[in-house]
Amino acid sequence: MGDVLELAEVSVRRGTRTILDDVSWSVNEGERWVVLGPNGAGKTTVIQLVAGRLHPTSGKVTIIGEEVGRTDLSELRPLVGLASAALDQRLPAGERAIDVVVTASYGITGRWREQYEELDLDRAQVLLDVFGVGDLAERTYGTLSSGERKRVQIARALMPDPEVLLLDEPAAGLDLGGREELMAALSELAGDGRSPVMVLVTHHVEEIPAGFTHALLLRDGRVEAAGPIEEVLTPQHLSAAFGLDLEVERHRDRYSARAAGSARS
Ligand SMILES: Nc1ncnc2c1ncn2[C@@H]1O[C@H](COP(=O)(O)OP(=O)(O)OP(=O)(O)O)[C@@H](O)[C@H]1O
Repeated sequence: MGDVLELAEVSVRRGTRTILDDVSWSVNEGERWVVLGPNGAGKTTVIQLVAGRLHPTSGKVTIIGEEVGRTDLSELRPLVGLASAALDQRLPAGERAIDVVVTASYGITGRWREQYEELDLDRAQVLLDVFGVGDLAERTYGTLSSGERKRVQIARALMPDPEVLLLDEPAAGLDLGGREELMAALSELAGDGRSPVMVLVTHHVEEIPAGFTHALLLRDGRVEAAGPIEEVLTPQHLSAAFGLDLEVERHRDRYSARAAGSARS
């Protein structure tokens, strides 16, 4: 199975700051990755690179076999679905949820005068249904709760049938019920062999859906650990990445972490 995404010795610098420092990482077909690390570790920067939204200062980024800088990114971008806070801000508040999803087929964020095929509208509705927001299809995006918006965004990211699905902090700001419903939907997606390669960014091990197979742990723009999830999400690696002594528990396919000794009285 070939690499779907690859960073080879990638660095990103802004002024005198090195945001990513010599990062090498590869993602293969069928894998579901979580990118984990503290604030400012470089997670969003990694996602922007593999979404084709950012060029590295040095090193090589390859997306579905095409090297960034040597290929037309506008052709590559529809193959990579992205849901992020930055996208949320670009989506028009007055647009219906169904239009937020269907416009992704055209790579745009606002519906204008295009005519959509019935097939596209049906697919958008099915995707909204899959994420439990089908009954909100006619509601305007601006009137949705943050949890509902997240789900509409994921439906949108899946609309063009991408080869890669990138989710930057999909559970941020959700209440416990909203988070768990989203985890269930993402677990189902992760377990479906027809789903695209998935990469999900989070700060919290509790926000990793069951079925995720690999983890990339970042600290200060460098790779702390990368590989099969059970080898990466150890107390040693997580303590080193987050800079405090952590205990980690795994229950079935879900994780939790807390400061070592904090549960004792
Ligand atoms: N254009 C820029 N100029 C200077 N510094 C930047 C720029 N963009 C990002 N950074 C810095 O790079 C670091 C990594 O940012 P990034 O957003 O990738 O981290 P992150 O791990 O996603 O953080 P968070 O968890 O807080 O969202 C941060 O310290 C950020 O302030």
